[in-house]
Amino acid sequence: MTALRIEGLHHVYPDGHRALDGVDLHVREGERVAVLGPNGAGKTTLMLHFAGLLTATEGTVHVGDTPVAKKTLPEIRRRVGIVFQSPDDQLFMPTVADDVGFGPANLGLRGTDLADRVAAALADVGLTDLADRPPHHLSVGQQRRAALAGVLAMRPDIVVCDEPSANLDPASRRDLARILHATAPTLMLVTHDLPYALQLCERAVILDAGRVAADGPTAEILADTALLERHRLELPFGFSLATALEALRP
Ligand SMILES: Nc1ncnc2c1ncn2[C@@H]1O[C@H](COP(=O)(O)OP(=O)(O)OP(=O)(O)O)[C@@H](O)[C@H]1O
Repeated sequence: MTALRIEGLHHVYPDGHRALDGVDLHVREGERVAVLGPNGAGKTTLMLHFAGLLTATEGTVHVGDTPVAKKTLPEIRRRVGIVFQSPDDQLFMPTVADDVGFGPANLGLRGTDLADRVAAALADVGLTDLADRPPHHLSVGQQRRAALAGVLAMRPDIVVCDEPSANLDPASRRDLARILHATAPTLMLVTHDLPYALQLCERAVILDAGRVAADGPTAEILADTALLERHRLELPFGFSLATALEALRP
């Protein structure tokens, strides 16, 4: 079953800048796909289209069988949850529990239904004990998990993460990867962190100048040094793909 189907997507910003120049992308339910590319490639613009936060200049986006359009936006925004890089874009209620419950409450959940939904999402991300804390008192890693809980509480079909590993220490990176593995039904990961893409996603897409420049198994894409160089992507100094793949083996 298709989770996400993007066909001939173009996006031109009001100032005339063409950020997407004919993107085709099909993602099956349950896939985990990393969206890689240099600065300005169009990754964020594409990600915003997944949830109907931008309107296509040309082309179509479908979530499952539902086209992203004005009248389907409430359904699309329930089905596609974005975890933004900056928690300030997402966490604004007095407590973590209020924040996680904000979306489901907007869907009409009340009472124990709402409380159960919030409790389950907090348990999924390991933040049950911090439910009553103000979000701005949490560490960056905890804030990112709180933002993910808010997305999971909507029971989305697709979780989209924008640079989820940014500013996380190694233990928090691992925790978040484990949680995303366990909870995201279909995952779209926008990142510059190539090892994280390898760890989390079996498939990777390189976007450059608003076009899909490569699409394939993450391990194969990261092994193609000429391809990476062409698109200004680099593995960290000293990173061994062979060792990383060995460590990822079940
Ligand atoms: N609101 C806007 N108005 C005009 N141009 C924009 C706007 N937002 C982004 N752009 C331009 O569109 C292009 C794609 O930007 P986008 O943020 O999607 O790239 P990106 O791949 O996410 O980059 P980064 O890795 O730096 O976050 C860039 O050239 C950018 O300058």
